[in-house]
Order: sequence, then C-alpha cells, then structure tokens
Amino acid sequence: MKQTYDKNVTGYKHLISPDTIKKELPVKEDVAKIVLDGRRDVENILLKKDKRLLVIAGPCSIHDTDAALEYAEKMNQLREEVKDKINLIMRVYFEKPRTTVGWKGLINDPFLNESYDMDEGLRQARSLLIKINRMGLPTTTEILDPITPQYIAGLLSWVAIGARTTESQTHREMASGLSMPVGFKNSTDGSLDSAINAMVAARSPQHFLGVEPHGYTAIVSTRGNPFGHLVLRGGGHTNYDPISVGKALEKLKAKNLPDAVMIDCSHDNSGQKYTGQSFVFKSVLDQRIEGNSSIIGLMLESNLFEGNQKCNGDIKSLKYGVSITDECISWESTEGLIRCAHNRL
Ligand SMILES: O=C[C@H](O)[C@H](O)COP(=O)(O)O
Ligand SMILES: C=C(OP(=O)(O)O)C(=O)O
Repeated sequence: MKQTYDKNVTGYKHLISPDTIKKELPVKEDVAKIVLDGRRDVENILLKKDKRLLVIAGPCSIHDTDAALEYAEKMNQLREEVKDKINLIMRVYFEKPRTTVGWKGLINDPFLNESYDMDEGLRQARSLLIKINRMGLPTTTEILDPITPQYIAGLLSWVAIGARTTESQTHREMASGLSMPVGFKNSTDGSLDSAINAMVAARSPQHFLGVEPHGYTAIVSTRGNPFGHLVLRGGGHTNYDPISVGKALEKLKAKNLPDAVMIDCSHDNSGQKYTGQSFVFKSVLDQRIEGNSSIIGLMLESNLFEGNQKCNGDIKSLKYGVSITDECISWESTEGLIRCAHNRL
C-alpha cells in the first residue's frame, strides 16, 4: 500500500524527557525561593497590592550564555539598588517567533549553525535559568512551543505569549495551566481583541493534548490562570500614548478583566529601532507619575551593547554582547533609564 502520511517529514528524533533533564539540572531550595518570590511579587503588582513599577529588561534573544550571565550580574546589582520603587527582572528569551524564517532561538539551534540540537538547547536554557535565579534575579521568557514549559517553566516568574501566537488556541490552553503570570501581547496588526480573548480563555479550565513529565503525550487538564494580562507592543501604529492606553483599559473593563497593562517599549512601539525605546519608556513613565496606576509595568529589549548584528552561522565572528535578533539598547542606557525612573517615582 502506498504511504498516505509523512510525505513532507524528513526525520524524527526522540527528545530528552523533561524528567531526565530535571534530574540532571535540579531546582534546589534557594532557586525555588527566588522563583516563587518572583511570581508572588509580579502577582501582587498585578493586584496593585505592591505599588512598585515592574520593569522587565533583557536581550531580545539569548545566543551566548556567558554574555547573558554578565548582563544578569549587572542587572542584579541594579535590582537591589532600586528595589524600593522598581521590581526589575530579566528577559531571558530562548524561543523566537519569526515573521517568515530565521534563527528560532537557543533552544531550537543552540550552536547557531542549523544543527538543531534541541536536547542541548533545552539543557543550556535550563542551566542558564538556574544560574540567573541563583544570583537572586527572577527570570521571564516567551513561551512559543507548547512542549517547552515542561522543561523550563519551573524556573520562570513571568512569561509572554507573543503577538504572533496570542490568537492561537494551543497557546491559550497552555497559558491556562502555567504557574506564573502570563502577559498576552496585542496582535502584530495592533488589534487588542485577540489578547483580550486570550485572557478570558486562559482564565478558564481547559482540556487539551500536551506532554507530561516523562515525555509521553497526554490529555492535559488545567485549572485556569487568573494572572493573564495585556501587553501593549504597538502594531500598525504605536499604542503607548494616553489615548491608546485609555482605550485598552476600556476594553478590559468591558470584559470585566483587571485594569492592568504592561507597555513594551520595543517592537512596533519603538518603530523597531533601539533608539526609539527610551522615548517610549519616558513617556510611559510620565503617564504613571501623572497617576495612571493601571500601567503596572514596562518592557525593554536591552543587551550589553546597543544595536544588532546579522548571524551568519559563524559564532566566532559575532560581536560580544550584541543582539542577533531585534535591536536592543545598551546596558548603559538601560541603567540610565531605570535610575531616572527610580529618581522620579
Ligand atoms: O522580538 C522579536 C522579533 O520581533 C520577532 O521574533 C520577529 O522577528 P522577525 O520579523 O525578524 O522574524
Ligand atoms: C517576539 C517578541 O515580541 P512580539 O511578540 O511582541 O513581537 C519579543 O518580545 O521578543
């Protein structure tokens, strides 16, 4: 009989199981405490019990774990200095959604050379998250592949569902079972409806197909995640100004959803130029200082050094500490913005 399936599949390879990797790279008590405290702090900010501003900053994507650790050390020092007014936590993004094609992040292709060693990618991601949490710095990421959470979610204090996947039922179901607050980005065309519908879906119990800790496929049942919230990232036009923020809050109110929004200073809010991020940051900070307490947080795409560079598959030719995906502001500028916010708040 002629084969009717897998016509376009060129291979299968078993993936290391979540349990195996968790045994290799266990979460110890000190790390668990940072994760749980990190989640509690974000939850309290969303509930407005904690009046501090949440700032999530870090590289657009991690491709060099040594540079990520150097960045984390700098951020952890600053976190301590500003902690009375700002809860500063790190973007540690391992999965990149692509508009068309391109490098999809450290988990997918950790050697940047199209060898797609995803066992190694998951190990590197988990190991880096453990090291950063061990410093005392909570971590955040975008969850793109619904299999990934089993491997790394226990180390994350906040996650995003990105602009390209907020409308996906799979991602909403996954979010309903996640243990940490989830920010839903508005769609790339700027519309807010998908993200708001995603918040409703993720708050509800769900039953769907997924993977369990031994790596077997499973029917997953979830409780629903009450800490979904909206992240404004622009699209078609910017949406960080007071009128756009006001419209977003009205939409949330109409669906009886909490009035809490985070503003992403990058992506379409910055015109995808690193130079645009500080203007957005300062403008949103002004709104918050003028009394808009529904703005609970800000996100910055930031790296050791500014700008970005092309990745041609040769790691050795890359400049240290410079993004290979979206443009980032430098650590120096990041520190300046956060200190300025700390002085003004
Ligand atoms: O933040 C990341 C990027 O904007 C996103 O992954 C899309 O990237 P691309 O348009 O370069 O594919
Ligand atoms: C891909 C990202 O964002 P968005 O989904 O808003 O494009 C990101 O923050 O890396």
